[in-house]
Amino acid sequence: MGDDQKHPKFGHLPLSTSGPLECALKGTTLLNHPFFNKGSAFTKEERDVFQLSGLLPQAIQTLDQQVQRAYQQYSSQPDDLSKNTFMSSMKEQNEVLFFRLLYDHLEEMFGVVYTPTEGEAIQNYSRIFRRPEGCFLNIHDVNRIPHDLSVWGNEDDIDYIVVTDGEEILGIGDQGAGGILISIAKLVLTTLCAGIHPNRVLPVVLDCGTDNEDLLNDPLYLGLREKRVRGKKYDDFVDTFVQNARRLYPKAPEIPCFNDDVQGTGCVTLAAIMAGLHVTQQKLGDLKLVIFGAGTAGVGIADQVRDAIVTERGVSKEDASKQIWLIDKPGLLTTKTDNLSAAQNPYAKEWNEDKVDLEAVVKQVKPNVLIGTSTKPNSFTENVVRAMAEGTKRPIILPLSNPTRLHEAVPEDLLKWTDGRALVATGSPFKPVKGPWGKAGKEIEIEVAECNNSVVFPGIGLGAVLCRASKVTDKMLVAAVSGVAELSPALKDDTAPLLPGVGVVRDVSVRVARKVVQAAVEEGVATERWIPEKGEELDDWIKEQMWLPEYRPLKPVEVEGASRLAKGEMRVVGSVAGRETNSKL
Ligand SMILES: NC(=O)C1=CN([C@@H]2O[C@H](COP(=O)(O)OP(=O)(O)OC[C@H]3O[C@@H](n4cnc5c(N)ncnc54)[C@H](O)[C@@H]3O)[C@@H](O)[C@H]2O)C=CC1
Ligand SMILES: CC(=O)C(=O)O
Ligand SMILES: [Mg+2]
Repeated sequence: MGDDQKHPKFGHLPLSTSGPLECALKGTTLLNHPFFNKGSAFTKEERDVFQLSGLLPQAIQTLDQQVQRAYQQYSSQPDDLSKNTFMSSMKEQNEVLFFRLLYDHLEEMFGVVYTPTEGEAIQNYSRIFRRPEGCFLNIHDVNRIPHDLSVWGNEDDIDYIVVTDGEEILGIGDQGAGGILISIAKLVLTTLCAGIHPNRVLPVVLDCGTDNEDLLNDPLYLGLREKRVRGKKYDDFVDTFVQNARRLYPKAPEIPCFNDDVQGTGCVTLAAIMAGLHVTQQKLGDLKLVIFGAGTAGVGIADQVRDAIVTERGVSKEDASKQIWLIDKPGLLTTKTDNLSAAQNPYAKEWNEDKVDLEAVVKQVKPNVLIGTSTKPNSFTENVVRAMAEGTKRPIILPLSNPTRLHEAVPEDLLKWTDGRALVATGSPFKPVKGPWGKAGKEIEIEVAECNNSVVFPGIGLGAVLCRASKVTDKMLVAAVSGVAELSPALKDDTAPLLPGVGVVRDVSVRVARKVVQAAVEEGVATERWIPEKGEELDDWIKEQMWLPEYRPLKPVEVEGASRLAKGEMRVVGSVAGRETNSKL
């Protein structure tokens, strides 16, 4: 591990993911370190050298055998939250086993370690808490930020940070310090889907208090027990965090970051829309898009789609905005709506009536795409959906609000109300839906794509990290969209999902990363000098640097002179590249 390692094919590889790991730990300390621990898989030699005899049962097992046992234990948990807790403690014990278990049962476990179950874990954070994980920063202790960040590594040590202030988590609102779990979950997916090294990432929560009364009144609540601090003190806190993150990584001239709820969601949703329009044989010029819930995600999607229309049609942003209608609590956003935000303003329509609701908008506009980012469950009613299906042959309907219980509609209803004509993708995972929607009423199973920023953010992160991007540009994000869209199963089969599924997440991440790296090179923001030019070679270069959950041989080193990683003092090693900052996750 480390800089400038020689590689037989590429000569230079900034990140190495194989070969022996130096380790200065021994005995119980080693068994208790999740990064080095192999449990029953320590070899005979390692047991001798690292003073493990007497601390382990005699059998020496393979990672596969360990996965088998761990899966049995996982399966015996009574419910999803217990499974989620089981996985968290597995991660604290043995990281390789945790990721390998997850990797081998990806489809089954995705919803347990991410939305919807992670939402439940976040809401119960202070009750299910066992051990702290991640970096907790205190708004009243700004002067300590340099210290509190530096315990995670020196310059060159961190590739990727996910940070939240805990105020807007999924659709469950203010979760205070419990927000750390969404930073952790997004990083788990980044490692799982894109192979970013689990010891080169840093989950952070900026604790600014909470306005969640349930938490304030909970005697077990673990965060700052006070109302959220806002205004200048908040801005200074965020600023100090960013400045110190930057100071820790002096190689990065600017902070390469993206907002996952705005840009990540915009990218994946645009990719789903492009795939849907391919099925309906339409172009972006034909798009009439209604977005229900004009907050962070809704406007993020609108902007991404508008920019794509501008590029495809060669029209102005103003003209492109005419194809997008935003609805929020006051109804359709019009030029008469009070208190429009600067982000909503470009989409406000001239409209005669006041308070136009979703159904009325659908009837008048006849959209071909309807998106839900409202957190209002069941708001895509039978009337709304039937009205939409009257105006278009294959309505593209994306209820994206998470977790599952907040979805604007469920796939089964959407298919039922449209006689199987709807093209559906959802924010959280759903089981396939069976019905008489094949040719001549034949019963078929429709698989529903998960339209979640998790499809795209791992690959964006990987691309930005590997090419050492100095920033994440709009063109890099557009490139990421095309990377996802070209892998859509719906391009080949109009009954297949709009987006690639979790079974192929690593392929998707490689494709997205390739596109992101190429765009970064074109834009002159890639600072890594050793990037192969050709697509295939570039893919190999990317894959070679993706971490896989496999045990590496341990090489003993003396404590004296050992690196901090070898001494088990930190969880992060390597060299700097991309970082994600995000206040809403
Ligand atoms: N699938 C995905 O990848 C993503 C899904 N989301 C989901 O989208 C939802 C919204 O997230 P954010 O945009 O971050 O939250 P937000 O709070 O910024 O936006 C929600 C918007 O919906 C509006 N709204 C609430 N009730 C409404 C109603 N009855 N009628 C019309 N509008 C209403 C709110 O006024 C607000 O503007 C969440 O459930 C979140 O989980 C967010 C990001 C990514
Ligand atoms: C997926 C995500 O970021 C959200 O639901 O907020
Ligand atoms: Mg989010």
